[in-house]
Amino acid sequence: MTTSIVVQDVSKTFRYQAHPTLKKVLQDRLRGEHAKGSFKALDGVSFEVQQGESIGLMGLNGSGKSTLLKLVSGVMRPDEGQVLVRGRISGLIATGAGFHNELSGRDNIYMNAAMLGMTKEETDAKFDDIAAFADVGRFMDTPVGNYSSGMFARLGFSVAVHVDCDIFIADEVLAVGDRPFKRKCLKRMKEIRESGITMFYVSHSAASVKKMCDRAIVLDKGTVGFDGDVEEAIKFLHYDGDDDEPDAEDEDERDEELANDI
Ligand SMILES: Nc1ncnc2c1ncn2[C@@H]1O[C@H](COP(=O)(O)OP(=O)(O)OP(=O)(O)O)[C@@H](O)[C@H]1O
Repeated sequence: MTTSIVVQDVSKTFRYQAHPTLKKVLQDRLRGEHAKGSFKALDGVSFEVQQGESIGLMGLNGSGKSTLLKLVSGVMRPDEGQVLVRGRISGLIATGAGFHNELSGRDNIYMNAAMLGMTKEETDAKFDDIAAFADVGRFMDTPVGNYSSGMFARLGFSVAVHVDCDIFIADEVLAVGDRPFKRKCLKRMKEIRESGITMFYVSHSAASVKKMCDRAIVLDKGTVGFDGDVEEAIKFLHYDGDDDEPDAEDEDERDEELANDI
């Protein structure tokens, strides 16, 4: 079996400036002080992924999932440790990342595709499929600055799923987009998974991770809290009392319905 991703003792620290109240800001300014601190978003994270595995990346808000995906995709570098990746990466890290508001949907497709390593000829050949999947209709030649957040997501996801890649990363796919689009995304991701591409799927939805993934990594305050069987990972997460949230349960039921549709 070929190893696809190696994450070795990786840590990432961010600096932040904390000014809790306007009064405190003014006091600090008068004293010539700036409240600065640092925050370890990832702390000694290690795991390996084999080619073709489909990993659900789970964890509470702020546990470090997006940061980890940024390191894996090369958008960011770790402060400590190393990330080794084999092959071409595609995916959607953040909705609308790398989009230029003043350019049309069409121009952004070409630019986004180029950023993901596609040549102009490849994009020409796939343009109609990309446009059909995004389904933004007559807005294709409108500047994307005038798009709704859902339309933004459709365009970005559509380019990402049409890139020939070895690793596919999907963050927040189900967070935006209407129900038919979510269904289409899940269906396409299932095809990607079945074609032997390594997949990293970030989701708060237990149902869709169960459907999509054969292994789950749960991040817990920047460390690997659990790595293994999806059902066990979901149980691990419920220790934190997620199932007390009626809204989360409703959402999970809706996602379960969606996941069962595909
Ligand atoms: N560029 C940055 N500068 C400062 N802090 C950051 C930066 N990026 C992330 N963080 C902090 O790192 C922590 C982890 O953030 P991250 O976005 O990785 O979490 P997450 O698990 O993806 O959360 P969510 O489920 O809410 O999307 C958070 O506390 C966040 O505020």
